[in-house]
Amino acid sequence: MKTFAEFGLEAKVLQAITELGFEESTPIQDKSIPIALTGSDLIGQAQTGTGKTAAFGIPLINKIPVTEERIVALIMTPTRELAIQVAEEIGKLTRFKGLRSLPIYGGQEIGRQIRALKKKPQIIIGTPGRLLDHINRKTIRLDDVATVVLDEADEMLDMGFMDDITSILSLVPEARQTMLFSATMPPNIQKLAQQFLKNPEHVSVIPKQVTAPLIDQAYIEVHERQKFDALSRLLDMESPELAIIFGRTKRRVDELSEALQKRGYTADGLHGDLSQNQRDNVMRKFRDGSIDVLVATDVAARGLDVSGVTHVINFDLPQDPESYVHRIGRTGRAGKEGTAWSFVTPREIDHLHFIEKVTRQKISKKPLPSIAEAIEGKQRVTAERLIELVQNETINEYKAIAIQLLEQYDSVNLLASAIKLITGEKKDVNIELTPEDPIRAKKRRPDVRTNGRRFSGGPFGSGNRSGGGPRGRSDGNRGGYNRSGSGSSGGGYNRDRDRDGQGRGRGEGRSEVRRPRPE
Ligand SMILES: Nc1ncnc2c1ncn2[C@@H]1O[C@H](COP(=O)(O)OP(=O)(O)OP(=O)(O)O)[C@@H](O)[C@H]1O
Ligand SMILES: [Mg+2]
Repeated sequence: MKTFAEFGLEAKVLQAITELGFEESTPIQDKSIPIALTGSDLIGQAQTGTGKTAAFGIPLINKIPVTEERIVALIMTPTRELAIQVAEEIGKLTRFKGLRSLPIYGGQEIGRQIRALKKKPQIIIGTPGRLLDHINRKTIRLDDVATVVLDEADEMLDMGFMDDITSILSLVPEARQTMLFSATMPPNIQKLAQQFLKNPEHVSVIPKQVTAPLIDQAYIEVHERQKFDALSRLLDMESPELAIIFGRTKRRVDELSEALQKRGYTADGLHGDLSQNQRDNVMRKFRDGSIDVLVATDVAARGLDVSGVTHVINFDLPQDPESYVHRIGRTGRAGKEGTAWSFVTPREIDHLHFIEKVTRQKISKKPLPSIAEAIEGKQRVTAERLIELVQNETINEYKAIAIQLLEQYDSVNLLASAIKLITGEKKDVNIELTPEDPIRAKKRRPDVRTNGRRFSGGPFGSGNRSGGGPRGRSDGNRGGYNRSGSGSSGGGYNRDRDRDGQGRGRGEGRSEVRRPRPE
């Protein structure tokens, strides 16, 4: 790995990188930054949590003159939370250089954004719908944009943002640098690349598996009706620092977060039907640790970087392998380890195998945690908390009563009772969740691989600079499995993403966006 000083960056950009605590560049940064600095178009693929944001952010910031007063860089993200997060990271990277960057996303009062735009930001980070809204109001002009980044490019395409992106990019001068980034690059990304990029360089640092290497992956076979008890046992047994639990639908997320709260966990839910205020609050609470379980739809699957997330649990399996890769990638980031669990109902086993096949990753089967394991887990946490207190806190004011109690009672009994008290009995509330239909792995067509060899290598096809691994026939097939849901009771499969467009026949996030069928 290189040090950042070797890229020949401006001193103020280097200073910001140092301030962020980055000592060496990650592999994707290593390969992308020099290419991006030349101004060439770029397609960058690297595992989740490996620093793609800085890989495009650093060169983008480096090339903008501080005296610039026009919007010269545009970064698009599929969700609002991601726009906010990327804007924060860009903000940190421009701290010393003093550029102005601004997130533009739906759900936030437009007047406030218009006022912020008057401060002449050079860098806009936005979701497509709200960007178009500003373009139509003429509060954003793209005539001077010289750099465009599509973060989570494949997701933007899958969400049906192609039309929006086409409209937006038609307003950006041709002589621009365009970069696409994602951990997954399904073959259909070519469509996007052909249309919007000029002789792009492909940078891929996906080794054998597309899933991030430090994530321990396991699944538990469980019936739909057992899922909630399995979840509480798992949470007790594992005692995550922070956990994200993915549910299939908005209803599921609502029911699940409420159920967890009733059982005494500090949990809250995130999905596209909440107001942006509510969404911001939930994210803030999760980031500052005032809740330790975030229950979410796929709206939280892409890009979110919250330090301390030790566990991801797929309460419901995701519909497609990409989603699996991104969901579990919310843990095991920036060199840290993480654990991903998936609940699989008996009828979904085939679908799990499909995910394994496409991700080229074996997911090991583990038994349902027993009640004893759950209790043991909770007691372990209590003991750890006690030890921490003994070692680090002032407890003098409790000592008198401790001495008094010890004179009267046996020390082991006394401590055991204290542990029981702190551990707390699980609130035995009866929980009934509305069942979801299983995800069906439909028969796959033999091979629908596109002929774009540059992207071959399966749905996660690497550009193959350093990619590799076996290329099974079915690996090339994204088209044959069920992606538009099985019409389950209550909404079916719900691609919960942000489609913020206004006045274009779209509800503000209410719509149950269904993934277009690839056929
Ligand atoms: N060179 C570096 N050294 C140390 N930490 C880094 C470095 N580059 C990035 N990071 C940190 O790693 C974390 C993950 O980075 P980032 O969110 O950019 O990953 P990503 O590749 O975009 O992941 P995803 O595919 O999930 O979007 C962030 O917290 C970021 O600050
Ligand atoms: Mg990212």
